[in-house]
Amino acid sequence: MAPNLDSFFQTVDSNADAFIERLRQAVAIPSISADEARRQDVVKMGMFLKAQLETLGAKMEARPLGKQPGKEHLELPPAVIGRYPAKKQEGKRTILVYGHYDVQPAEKSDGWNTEPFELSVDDKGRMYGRGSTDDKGPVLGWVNVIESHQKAGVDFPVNLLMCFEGMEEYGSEGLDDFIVAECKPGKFFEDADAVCISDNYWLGTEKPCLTYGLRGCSYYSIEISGPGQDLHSGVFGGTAQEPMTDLTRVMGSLVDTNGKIQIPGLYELVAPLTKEEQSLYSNIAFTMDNLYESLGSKTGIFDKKEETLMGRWRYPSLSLHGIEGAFSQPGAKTVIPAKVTGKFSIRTVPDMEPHEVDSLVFSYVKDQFAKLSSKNKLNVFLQHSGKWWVASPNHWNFTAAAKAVEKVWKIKPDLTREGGSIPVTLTFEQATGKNVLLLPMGSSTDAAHSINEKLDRKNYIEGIKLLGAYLHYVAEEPTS
Ligand SMILES: C[C@H](N)C(=O)N[C@@H](Cc1c[nH]cn1)C(=O)O
Ligand SMILES: [Zn+2]
Ligand SMILES: [Zn+2]
Repeated sequence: MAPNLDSFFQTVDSNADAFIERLRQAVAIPSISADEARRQDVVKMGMFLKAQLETLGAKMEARPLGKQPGKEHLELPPAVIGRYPAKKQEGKRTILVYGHYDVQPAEKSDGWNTEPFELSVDDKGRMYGRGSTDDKGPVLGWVNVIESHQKAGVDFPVNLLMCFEGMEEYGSEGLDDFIVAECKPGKFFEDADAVCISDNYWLGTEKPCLTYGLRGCSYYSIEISGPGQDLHSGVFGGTAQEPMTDLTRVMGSLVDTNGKIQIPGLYELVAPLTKEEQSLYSNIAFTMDNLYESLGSKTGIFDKKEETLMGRWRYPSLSLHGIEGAFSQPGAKTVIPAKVTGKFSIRTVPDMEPHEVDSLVFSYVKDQFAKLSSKNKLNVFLQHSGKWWVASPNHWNFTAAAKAVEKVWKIKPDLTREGGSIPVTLTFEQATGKNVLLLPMGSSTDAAHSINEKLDRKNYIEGIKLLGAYLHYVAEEPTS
């Protein structure tokens, strides 16, 4: 029998302003995991989340994850874990939900139209702020689901286990071992029947998605150093070999304008495209205009949607992210940087094994540098890596989510893969042995990781209904 969701939905609508206020408070905490100086803010955000859930009666714990690898002076932010209702309801399914309370860096001077850590809502209901869609909106979605059930006087349909981390945007350091340990018999997550993660985006702006795959991410640094300190380019230009010159040449040799990775052997690690898989892409509701809208330009690599989707989901990509130590302020400083660190990452796909990717990357970078016959010094290393994940959507977890999408959005969802990475997804699947579903809240135009990140009010409020409805359908779905 279809669950009666009317009073839950009405309560979500009547509390919408309070839920936006909760998001405003969360966005105001600059919980940037990549920035050591913001570590206290990351912890503050974790404590904010814990307190909100405790107020609603959830049993919460902040579990320490130890020191940050390679930065032993820094404590990792805690895993904020919990259970709702506090006492297990026997005979009901248990769903483990995951999200992250850290965010990407953001500065107004990057080009934001508004202050990144002040939620700013425009007349079209677009709620701008760092973390609004990635991932504070979806994480607070679960909090709002609990509160709406209480206010509506509706029984909570499942046992909810929660795992929220503060290092996802920095490769989920420390979390894998924790998850594995907590999924063992007698531990916190032992009785999970399925897992749900809301931390990705629709492909367009109209049609919701259920997601069954992610690319992995291997993130590298190339450090090139020479002079003992930064130099005057008028005095020393033409007399010293310059690290920046070497670095840009090495970085420029990694990938071409059409995204083709230049590292020999890399594409040989990629699983071949089957006829069956190839036939899936044309049915996905996605147009080149969707891409251009999200890009804010028409500078796509491919002209066809199928190739574009494959380029995002099933082939690897290599992106150059930045150069530490280089002059990047406005103006015209005549400096020769003494040491520069170039950063790039490779999004990996089935069947690429991260350690094989690492060795191809290291030997290619060393070869390219050797070709320069430079007297400067090179160091190339991996910062962090997370593996790709592809699962089966033929499971009651996905069927329940599809029903919830139809109930809330009045349309059947597309089954999609995601170009981004959530490193612990595979860990959850392996450690629980259960099905993992990605249930996105935000849309393709949300600009996660970019300037002017936003979440539409409609996606937030209907997304809260979606997460709640999913739990009700999960409670009723027969085992598949
Ligand atoms: C998809 C998810 N919301 C996300 O943004 N994940 C990050 C995680 C990451 C950071 N470094 C490596 N992985 C991403 O895909 O960049
Ligand atoms: Zn995220
Ligand atoms: Zn992110």
